Amino acid sequence: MPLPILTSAPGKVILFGEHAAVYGEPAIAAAVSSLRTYLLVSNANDPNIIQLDFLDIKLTHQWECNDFSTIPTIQPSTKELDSTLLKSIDPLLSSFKSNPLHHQAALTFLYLFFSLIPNLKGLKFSVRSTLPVGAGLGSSASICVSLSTALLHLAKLISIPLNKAQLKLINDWAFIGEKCMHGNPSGIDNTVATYGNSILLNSQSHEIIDIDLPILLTYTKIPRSTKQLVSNVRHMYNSHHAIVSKILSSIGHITLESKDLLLADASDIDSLGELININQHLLQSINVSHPMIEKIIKLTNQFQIGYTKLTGAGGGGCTLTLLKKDVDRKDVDRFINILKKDYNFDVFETNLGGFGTGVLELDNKNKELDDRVKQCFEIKSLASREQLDQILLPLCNNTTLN
Ligand SMILES: Nc1ncnc2c1ncn2[C@@H]1O[C@H](COP(=O)(O)OP(=O)(O)OP(=O)(O)O)[C@@H](O)[C@H]1O
Ligand SMILES: C[C@@](O)(CCO)CC(=O)[O-]
Ligand SMILES: [Mg+2]
Repeated sequence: MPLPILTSAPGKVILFGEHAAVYGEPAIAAAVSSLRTYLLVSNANDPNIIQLDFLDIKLTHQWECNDFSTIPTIQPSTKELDSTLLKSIDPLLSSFKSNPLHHQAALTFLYLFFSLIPNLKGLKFSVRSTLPVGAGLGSSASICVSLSTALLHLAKLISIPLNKAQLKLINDWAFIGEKCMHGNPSGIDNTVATYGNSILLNSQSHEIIDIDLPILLTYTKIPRSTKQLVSNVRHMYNSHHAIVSKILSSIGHITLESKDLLLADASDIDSLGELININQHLLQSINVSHPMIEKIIKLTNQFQIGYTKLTGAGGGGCTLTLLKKDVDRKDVDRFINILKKDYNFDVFETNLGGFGTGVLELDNKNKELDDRVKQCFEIKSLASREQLDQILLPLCNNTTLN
């Protein structure tokens, strides 16, 4: 297998249906193709180690392959997590117990590694992302899809160009990765990271829908954990089942109504905006909003520029703002300026949709490109987001990365 290989997958926004999706309700998500995770798999310096350079979370670690002798040979399955494998991985995670980000990432990596290429050695897995980590933009799913694509390619279970069956295999294994990440995912994040575009997920089947909406993304930089937020809703669901299941079902109805609107007349921004407001209020009622999310909503209404809701698991992280059709650009700029200057939030203006996952074999034919790509994963001189966008993003389209 020629190395290095580069894989990549986009982040996402959930337009409607977060949290309800975990209970089988429909949800709509769109890829944010310009915000991506990149994974470079190359030869490690030592043929008997497996090395991680997950530079965005400052996780650099290597395992001696001799330490893998206690890992059982399992029948890999994408149906559910294998508890025997999970238990046998635990001793390899002892150095990450005090850091949940590291523990989640290393557990997910090892689970997918031992499921797909348990006997390969001497590999280095380097990750860089232009997605804010843990922000609600699907960073965990994008790394799961990038890993699943690379490991399936190394296992020779997929080949480029990727066909429908192979994308499904990638998505199925990425869903297993998301289960390692936060226990009880719906699958919407990994599905949109795999296929790109915008998707409606409805009880485990998905359809691609075309969405082109003027959206602002605001990142509050307030850290939160999807695993914890999903677990909190589960607790509320168990304690107040009748009420919470009605709330989640109402969110599902909003998703379906928004789909009809998007297909009928996506220019009816105000009707979509009303659904965004109702969805946000229902999310507040299951306690996944945050005072800073409410602040952004207040400012949205004060400047009358559009409609804002949290996106992803909430609890901080990100909001999305659907801009009104005839909005005055000066009002939008004033809104953005206050968010950046007074609250130190990041604001992204980006298109929705775009490309999902793919593989690029750096075949050493183009040494200049190969060297520029490898520089993006150097520990010493950490490449900036702009450099990643300049060098790696152009490689992530259907003609190059596929
Ligand atoms: N660039 C990255 N490098 C290494 N690990 C990452 C990276 N991005 C995400 N992760 C892993 O994913 C975890 C964050 O996942 P989490 O689901 O909480 O946030 P998110 O996916 O950004 O939000 P949401 O699921 O609401 O969209 C981190 O703890 C880390 O383990
Ligand atoms: C909160 C949630 O609905 C979306 C997280 O981006 C969890 C999930 O669907 O897996
Ligand atoms: Mg996640």
